[in-house]
Amino acid sequence: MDWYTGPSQPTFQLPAGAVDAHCHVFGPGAEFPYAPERKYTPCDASKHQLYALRDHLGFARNVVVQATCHGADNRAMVDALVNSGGKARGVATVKRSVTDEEIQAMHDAGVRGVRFNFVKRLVDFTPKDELMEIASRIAKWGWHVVIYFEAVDLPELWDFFTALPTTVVVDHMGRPDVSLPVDGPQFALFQKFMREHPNVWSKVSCPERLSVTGPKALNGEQNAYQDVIPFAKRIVQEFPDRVLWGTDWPHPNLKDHMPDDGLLVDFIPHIAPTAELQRKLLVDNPMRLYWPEEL
Ligand SMILES: O=C(O)c1cc(C(=O)O)oc(=O)c1
Repeated sequence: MDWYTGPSQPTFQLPAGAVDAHCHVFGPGAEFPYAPERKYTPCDASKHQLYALRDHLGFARNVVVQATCHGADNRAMVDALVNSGGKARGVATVKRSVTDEEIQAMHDAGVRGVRFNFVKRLVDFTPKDELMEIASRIAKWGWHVVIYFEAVDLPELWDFFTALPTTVVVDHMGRPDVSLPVDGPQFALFQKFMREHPNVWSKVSCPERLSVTGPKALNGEQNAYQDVIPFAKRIVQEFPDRVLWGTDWPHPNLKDHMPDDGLLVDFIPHIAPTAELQRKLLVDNPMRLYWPEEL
């Protein structure tokens, strides 16, 4: 599906300096070809379109996360960073063969992390010793590791995740099944993961992906994705200094509906109800992780 054109103006006013800490660029394919090993072919979504959305929604900065459709070819993401006027940082995907010179060049462009993806429909398996070697190497640049996985796979991945030597940022709350109770064992394990490991952060993003019963962020709906709220709110309230939020634009792989990104922004106060929580989620935390030299 193509992303939603003409997003509404959010009702919720973002705090000054807010960071969209999870978004992507796709190609354009003619300039930055998609990876041969990709599992999906997206519509093009350029840096210009991303930065226009940033301005429309009222964000000040972006964190551009390498999308799996570009594999370990980070050129489109790096191109977005270097053309952002310092307003974007990035997360790359690398292979074991990456050289120190390549890491340094990405660092100079604004990359501050690598992404390890365990969602089977998105990527082929990479051996854990290879990922651990990459994590140890990038730690020298002060980078962190972003992990994307499904909640059912957390038990099996636990030992690997808890051995990572860097800050670890979980994409989309580790994809809980929100039709299960928020107090049930599946989400309890995720909370235990964060509670016992102070280096673990979470993005409380992607209600449009996690929601089962909606309602959808479309047609002016101000109370979208009710079923996701208890999960995200719990993480924001228990770990206010280790949460991030992002639009996930242009929303790879959505099959049901494309959300109105303005209404997605209006979801934020439902999970971060106070001005202090909002400032931490949207400004303080992402600045500490991605622009610490400005603090
Ligand atoms: O759930 C997904 O399909 C998805 C895919 C990607 C990607 O392809 O990189 O990134 C995301 O954040 C989410």
